[in-house]
Amino acid sequence: MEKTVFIIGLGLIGGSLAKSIRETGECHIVGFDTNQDTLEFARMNEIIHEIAIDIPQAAKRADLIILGTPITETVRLIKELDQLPLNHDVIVTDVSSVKRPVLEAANTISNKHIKFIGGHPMAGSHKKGIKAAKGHLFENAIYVLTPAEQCDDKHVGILKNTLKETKSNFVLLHVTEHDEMTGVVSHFPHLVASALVHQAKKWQDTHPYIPKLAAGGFRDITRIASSNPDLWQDIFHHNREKMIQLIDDWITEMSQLKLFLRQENTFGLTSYLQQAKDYRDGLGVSKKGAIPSFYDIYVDIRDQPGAIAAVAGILAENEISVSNMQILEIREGITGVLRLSVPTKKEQDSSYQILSAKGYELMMEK
Ligand SMILES: NC(=O)c1ccc[n+]([C@@H]2O[C@H](COP(=O)([O-])OP(=O)(O)OC[C@H]3O[C@@H](n4cnc5c(N)ncnc54)[C@H](O)[C@@H]3O)[C@@H](O)[C@H]2O)c1
Ligand SMILES: O=C(O)C(=O)C[C@]1(C(=O)O)C=C[C@@H](O)C=C1
Repeated sequence: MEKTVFIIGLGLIGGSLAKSIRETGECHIVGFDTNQDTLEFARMNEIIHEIAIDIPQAAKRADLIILGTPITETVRLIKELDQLPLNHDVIVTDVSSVKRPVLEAANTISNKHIKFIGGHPMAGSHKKGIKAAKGHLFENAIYVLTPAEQCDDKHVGILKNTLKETKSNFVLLHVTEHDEMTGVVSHFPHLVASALVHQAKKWQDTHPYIPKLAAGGFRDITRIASSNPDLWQDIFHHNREKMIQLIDDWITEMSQLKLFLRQENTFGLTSYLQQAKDYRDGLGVSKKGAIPSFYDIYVDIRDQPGAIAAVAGILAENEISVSNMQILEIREGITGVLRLSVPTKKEQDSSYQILSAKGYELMMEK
């Protein structure tokens, strides 16, 4: 029987979930967002079947409610849903990047019809809003689930089944464990990226040429500084104790590096860099977790008119859609590297084969 899924907050994540759930063909999707343009876009583009009249009316009909909202709003909405006179069981889940405040609210739910399972798909983008939503965004990504006290395995099974088209790898985690780990590999790196951008901006006062020298490395490490400031302020706020602890750790790390340089300890510094390289190289980049968000392929090209268009043309002829394209360290007359990001492993493999057959020199992380 067709299930009714009610999604509140149809931005990048809520919209992407709506797209992938719709692909199952087993659900009727009702949407609600405080932004009217988002709702119209979702309906016009067949991302949802129906716009909710209001939250209470749609919640009463739903089998599953997904909160795709910022964390502070998610906590407020859990309390609002708790007050509704529901007459059948409904699974409620969220997508928040920090789980403690959400599960604290969920564990106080008194409405016996609500079964809350915290959710966090570990993939995303620096973009926001429904126009950036993609049905395949969570393919092969880790999708963390943190069930509240009122849930059992049966509810978790139903949720996983409804989200099966995401093609994610579901893992159950304890809330504290989740917030500590995402603090380290997701939230803190966003703080560092913003700090690096601030540092460059300050140096630009005395060195106006700085933006022109900001090549592949700086752009790679600071991409996430282009994320939505309101959303990330909310994430940092809800995981602030961990952030403060990680800033202290970072100061210690930087002091160690400063010491290596001051003491001209080349052995110490090389060994530090080697250990970082070994760990980074071993992160299993073919698995889509936080790293990378897409499947990358690096193509050597000459800096000459039409070089990029030629590569893009070959892939387009073979119906391979390129999600992103970036030129790394290209300079006049010198071989440059074009980084192409494709959405799936299959497209990464095909791109590699097709371009090698055309004589391109390529590199791809397996
Ligand atoms: N951006 C990422 O990479 C990422 C990845 C995983 C999880 N998350 C989490 O997903 C959630 C949403 O992030 P996003 O990137 O989709 O943001 P977004 O800005 O793209 O989307 C949020 C949507 O919620 C709507 N909204 C806000 N308050 C609302 C309310 N009270 N009622 C109804 N709609 C409301 C907004 O209008 C917007 O459409 C956050 O909790 C975030 O922590 C983000
Ligand atoms: O790829 C990005 O731009 C992201 O920031 C995605 C990212 C991350 O990897 O840190 C950001 C927040 C999430 O909660 C999950 C994923």
